[in-house]
Amino acid sequence: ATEISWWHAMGGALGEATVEIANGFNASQDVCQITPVYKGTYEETLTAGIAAFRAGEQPNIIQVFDAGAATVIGAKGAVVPAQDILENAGVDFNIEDYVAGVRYFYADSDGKMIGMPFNSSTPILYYNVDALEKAGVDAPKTWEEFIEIAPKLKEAGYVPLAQSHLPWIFTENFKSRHNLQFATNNNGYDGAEGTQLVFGEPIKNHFTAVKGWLDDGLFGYYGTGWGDNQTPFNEGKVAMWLGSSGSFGGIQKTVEFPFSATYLPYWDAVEGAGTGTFIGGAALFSMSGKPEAENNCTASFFEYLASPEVQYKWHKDTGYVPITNAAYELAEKDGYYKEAPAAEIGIKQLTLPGGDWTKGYRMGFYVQIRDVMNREYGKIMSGETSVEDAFAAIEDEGNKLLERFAKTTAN
Ligand SMILES: O=P(O)(O)OC[C@H](O)CO
Repeated sequence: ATEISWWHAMGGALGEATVEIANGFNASQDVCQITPVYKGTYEETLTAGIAAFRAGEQPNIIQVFDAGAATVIGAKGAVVPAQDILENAGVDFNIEDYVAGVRYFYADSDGKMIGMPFNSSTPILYYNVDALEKAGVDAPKTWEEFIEIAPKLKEAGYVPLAQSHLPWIFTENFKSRHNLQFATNNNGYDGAEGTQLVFGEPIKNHFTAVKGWLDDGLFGYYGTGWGDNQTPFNEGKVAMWLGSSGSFGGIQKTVEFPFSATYLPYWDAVEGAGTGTFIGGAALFSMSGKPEAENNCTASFFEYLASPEVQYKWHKDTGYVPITNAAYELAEKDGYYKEAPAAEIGIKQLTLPGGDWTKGYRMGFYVQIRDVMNREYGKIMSGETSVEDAFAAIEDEGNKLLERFAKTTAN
């Protein structure tokens, strides 16, 4: 059989579900054999992929997260568009088969699909049902409601809230949930040249509020690593946790209390707020420089993983949203959301009414911009810097990174 390799960043319960997909594909035919290789976090996998590409040792397929997508799409000659891979192999492809939020996130400016959507998520609010009952409160829809209930959760013995990743949830998705511009040039989609970050009062006010909650014991901040802030929720210390819909499966396997989920809160005071969130998670990119037989196997694998049955199982195992309309319909028909209504929150949030600024963002070197944010947000939390100075530093360093990226892609 023709052998292909797949570098991914799915650890723990997600890793097991990933290996199951690869095994399922290998068992479904005898022309191709795929080998999944776990390369660490999203950041580590991307770094390993870039280094391998430079050394001419790239895998056939690499999983790249939302934050790294622009860098990979903009790196000349590094990837072959998923749409070309599929069409060259004679696989039927219709972008309309993919759910609306997923369709264009990994596409180029002409609407061609470059990355194959795989694990699509969005940040949602998980809550410990026992904790909320003990405090006699409901999960908040808005941050104004959170301010009302948080002291009661604290009194009941819990840290009311934690979140998984400040750049992802309180920056990127803060922007989409409030339909606020995140970058010039149409959030970066109109080209790297001249793209600059846009921050305004609402996000600064939000960070001022969050720091106040932290100081009052109403918010927990346990670090910048992807899992750092989930552990205290899983352990029952934190009552509510903002995290990936793709964490659903892992939470289900781990926690000993009943849990549920609802939408990411927004500030009612911000005009036009309550819009849908960005698609998160990652896509699969087919790396260039591979023989046709291998590219055809990559196409077969993409076709396999997008099939309704495989998507539905993956959605059930993990909590990542179904990427095709057919898979979503299959989950509905099967009665899955009657059995587990919280499992539908992610996809429902993605399909909430949108606005000018809810499509996504496209910024090169954005992984490094997240590092700057994490550093500065950490300093806000520890009291080392003010909200105003932190955002000034993020704008200054972030915009320099964007300018550098624009130079690398200019002809
Ligand atoms: O944890 P995931 O896979 O849902 O990804 C979250 C973010 O979108 C990654 O940047």
